[in-house]
Amino acid sequence: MTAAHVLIPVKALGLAKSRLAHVLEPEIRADLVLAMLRDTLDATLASGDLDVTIVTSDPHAAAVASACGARVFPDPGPPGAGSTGAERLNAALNAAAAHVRHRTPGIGLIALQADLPALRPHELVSALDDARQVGRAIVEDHTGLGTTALLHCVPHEPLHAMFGADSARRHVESGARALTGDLPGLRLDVDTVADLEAAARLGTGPATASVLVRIGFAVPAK
Ligand SMILES: Nc1nc2c(ncn2[C@@H]2O[C@H](COP(=O)(O)OP(=O)(O)OP(=O)(O)O)[C@@H](O)[C@H]2O)c(=O)[nH]1
Ligand SMILES: C=C(OP(=O)(O)O)C(=O)O
Repeated sequence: MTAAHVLIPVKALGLAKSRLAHVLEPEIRADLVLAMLRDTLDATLASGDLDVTIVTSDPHAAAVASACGARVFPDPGPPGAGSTGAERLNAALNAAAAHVRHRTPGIGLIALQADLPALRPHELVSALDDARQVGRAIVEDHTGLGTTALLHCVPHEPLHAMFGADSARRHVESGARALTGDLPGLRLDVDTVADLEAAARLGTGPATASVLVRIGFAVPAK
C-alpha cells in the first residue's frame, strides 16, 4: 500500500512569488516557480512509495506535474465571496484531501509546499516516519513561523489545513507536533531573495540551479 499521499498546492503563476516581484521580471519568476516545483516534485517522488497530487488551476504547473508523474486536482476556487488568500489555499488543500481520502480511505496525507528546491528525499521519509508515531505533525519553516509540511496520519479525521501567516502556531494548536529533526532542505521554503541565496548555498535540484544561474547566481546542482 502507498505510504502516504502528498498534496502540493500551486496558485496561478501570474500571482506567485509576489515577494520576489521587485527583483525578478514576471517571466523569470514564473520559470523559477515551475523549476522549484519540479525539484520539489522530483525529490518527493524519489522519497519512496508516495502518491503525489498537485492542487492547481494553472496549466503550466499542471503540465510539470504530469511530466513528473504526479496527478492534478483542479483548484476548486474561492470558498466564498471576499475570502482571503489563506482561506483559498486551505480550502483547495482540504478539498483535495477529501477527494484523496474518498478514493483511499484512511491514507496518510502530507500537505507540502511547492517551493522547496533543496529538499532531499530522506528528509521527507524521516518526517513521515516521525509523524506516524504521533499522528499529526508539522515541519516548521526555517523562520519558525510558517509550515513547510503538514503530515496528517490520523485515519478518520479530515486534514484541516491552516496554512497562511504564522501557520506553525495554528497547526500546533490544532494538535500537530512540531518535528525537531535536522531537515534543512525541507524547512527552506523560498519566498525572498535571502531564501534564494540560502537555497543556493544548501544546493538545489537541477531545475532551480539552472534558473539561478540565469539570474546571476553561480551554483552547483545538488
Ligand atoms: N492551489 C492553490 N495554491 C495556492 C493558493 N494560494 C497559495 N497557494 C500556494 O501555496 C503556497 C504558499 O502560498 P503563498 O505564500 O500565498 O504564495 P507564494 O507564491 O509562495 O508567495 P507570495 O506571493 O510571495 O506570498 C505556494 O506554493 C502557492 O502557490 C490557492 O488559492 N490555491
Ligand atoms: C503559506 C505559508 O507559507 P509562505 O507564505 O511562507 O509560503 C505557511 O507557512 O503557512
